[in-house]
Amino acid sequence: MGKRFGGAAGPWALRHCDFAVPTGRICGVVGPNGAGKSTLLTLAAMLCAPSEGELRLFGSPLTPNGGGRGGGRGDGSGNGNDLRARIGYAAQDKPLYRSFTVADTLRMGRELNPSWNQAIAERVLRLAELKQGAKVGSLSGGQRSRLALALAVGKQPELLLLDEPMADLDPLVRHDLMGILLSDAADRGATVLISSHTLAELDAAVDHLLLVRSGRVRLAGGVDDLLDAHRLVSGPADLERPPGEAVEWRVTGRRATGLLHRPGPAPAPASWTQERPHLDDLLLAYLRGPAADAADTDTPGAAGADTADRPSPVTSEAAS
Ligand SMILES: Nc1ncnc2c1ncn2[C@@H]1O[C@H](COP(=O)(O)OP(=O)(O)OP(=O)(O)O)[C@@H](O)[C@H]1O
Repeated sequence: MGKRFGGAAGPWALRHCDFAVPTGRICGVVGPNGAGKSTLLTLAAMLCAPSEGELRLFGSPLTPNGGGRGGGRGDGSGNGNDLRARIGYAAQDKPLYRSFTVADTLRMGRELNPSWNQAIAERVLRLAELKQGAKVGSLSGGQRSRLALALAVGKQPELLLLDEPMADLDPLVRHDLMGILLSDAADRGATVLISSHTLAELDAAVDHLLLVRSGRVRLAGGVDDLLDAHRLVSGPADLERPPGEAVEWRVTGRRATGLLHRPGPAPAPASWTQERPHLDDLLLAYLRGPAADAADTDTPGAAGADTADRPSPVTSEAAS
């Protein structure tokens, strides 16, 4: 799948994206500013259509006008509105009606969504101690975020798309809110895609990962599979590098350290150490390592001259 803005001559925001997120996963969407995370979530929310390739939601390919093919539900079918009814989306800029009160906004959620759960929406809001009569335009940024989240979660969607939902919340509220979101998703078997720049926040929450960089999906898969497929390696800089694909390799003085994808058996001599990385080790190495080919090039591998050390995209198939 790919997405370009500005017509056929416009730049690609996302390209050669090939991934699947299994039902019921909590999927972290990570990447630097401008990488394409919001574009990916907007596509999944059916607010725009791919410029090339195909996006499937609940197994249903979306038609160019943004709807699904066929009829029915849960079996690769459904029209666009049926599919939208199953998706909750909290956009990064939290669009809400400024002249509505908090109560008006919740009423809108209730009246537009047959599956509305008032109790969970109020649980999200109670964290903010929001007055029901307060106008949206008078709320702080963090309070608006919680109201937008209450709308998205109150809908009780099968697929919840959250674009940096916690960015302007204080740490205590982030923690409590994440607990509510995750336990609700687990209870209902819902799938969640959540983008964040706060790696520590994701570490405790996600069991699936999409790492986007320069408009390409660089890592996709289950967290455990991805961690199992990598090793943090450290040893004397003058020894030959152990086998494996170097995601990142750094020499500081006499020591070399790095992250290897698909490492060989424990490296000899014993002066090398290797260990399973933590999630933040993995993410930081992919964010710092050699850049992926930019989305705005025609073929994977076409950008830049030095491709020898560039890691290929790592997917769950590659990692398992
Ligand atoms: N509506 C649009 N029109 C033109 N270009 C766009 C549009 N939306 C996004 N882009 C471009 O697509 C690329 C990806 O943007 P996107 O917002 O998806 O990144 P992001 O990873 O969400 O960034 P951030 O972490 O800063 O929110 C950027 O180069 C951006 O300028």
